Amino acid sequence: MDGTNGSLAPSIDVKNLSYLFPDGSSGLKDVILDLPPGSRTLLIGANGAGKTTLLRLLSGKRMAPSGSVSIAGVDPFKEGLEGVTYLGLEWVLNPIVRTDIDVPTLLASVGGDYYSDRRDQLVSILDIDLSWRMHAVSDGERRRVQLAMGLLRPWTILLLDEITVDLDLLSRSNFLKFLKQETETRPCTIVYATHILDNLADWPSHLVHMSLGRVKKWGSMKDFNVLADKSIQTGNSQLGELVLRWLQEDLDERGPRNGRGSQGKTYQSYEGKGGYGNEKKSER
Ligand SMILES: Nc1ncnc2c1ncn2[C@@H]1O[C@H](COP(=O)(O)OP(=O)(O)OP(=O)(O)O)[C@@H](O)[C@H]1O
Repeated sequence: MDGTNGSLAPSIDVKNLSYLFPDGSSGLKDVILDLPPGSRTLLIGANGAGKTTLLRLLSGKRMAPSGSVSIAGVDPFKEGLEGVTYLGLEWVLNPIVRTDIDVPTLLASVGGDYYSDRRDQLVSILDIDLSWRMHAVSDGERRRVQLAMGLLRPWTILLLDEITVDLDLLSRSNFLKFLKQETETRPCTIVYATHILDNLADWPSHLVHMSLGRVKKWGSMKDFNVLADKSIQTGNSQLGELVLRWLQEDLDERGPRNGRGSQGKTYQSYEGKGGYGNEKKSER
C-alpha cells in the first residue's frame, strides 16, 4: 500500500468464489483473494486462465456465483457498486467512438464539464488533440480518447482488462504513471489484467497468478522477491522472468490443448464433420 490515502481506499476480499458459465462449464474454482486498500495488482495468467471472468465478477457484471465477494465491505451482487469502473473489451467496442463526433462532445457526455480538472489532466497526460474527429483517428488515438472517457469519473476501484495494447510506449508509460499517482494521492485500488510487462516492474504492489480458473498464488511484490532491475542474461525484468516461469509451469501441468491426455479436440476428431479438411478434400 502506498501513500496516505490507502486506508480509506477499498479492499477486495474474495472467498471461495466459484462460477459456472451458462453452458455448465467451469469458469472459476474456489478463488481466494485479499487485496489491500490502495493496492495496484497485476492479474497474470495464460490466455483462457480466467482473468476476464474474475474481473467481470468483481465488477458485479455476472450474477449468482457461489462463495463471497466483498468490495470495500459491500457485496457487488446484492448491493449496487458505487465507484467501480470496469474497462474491458465490450467497453472498447462501443461504436460511438467510431462515429463522426468531436472529442469535447464525447468527454462532456461522460461528465467532462463537471470534472473539468480531471478532464484537462487526462487530455494532457494522454496527449489528446481536442480537434480530432473520431471517425478519422488511428486506433491508438481512439484508445487514448476512450481511456480519458473511462477514467474521467473519479472511481474508487478500477478493473482494467488489457486495453492498452494500441498505445505507443510513451503513452502507455504516462498512462501507467497516472494510475500509480492516483493510488498515491486519493483513496483508490486497481486490478489490471495484462500480458504486456514491458516497463511495468516498478508499477504493481501485488501480483495474482491465475491458471485454469483458479488463483494459484497471490501476494505483494515483496513476497515474490521481484525487483525492477533486468536479468543480465536475457535483458528481461525479473517480473518478466517470473511470469514466463509461471506460464511454462501452467503449460507443463495442463499439457498442450490438443495433446495426448488433454480434453482438447484433435484435427482428426474433426474429420468427416464438415471442417476445413473436408472442404479441401471435396474440392480436389
Ligand atoms: N461464455 C462462456 N461460456 C463458456 N466458456 C467460456 C465463456 N467465456 C469464456 N469461457 C472460457 O473460460 C475460460 C476463461 O476465459 P477468460 O476470458 O476469463 O480468460 P482470460 O484469462 O481473460 O484470457 P485472455 O488472456 O485470453 O483474455 C476460457 O477457457 C474460455 O474459453
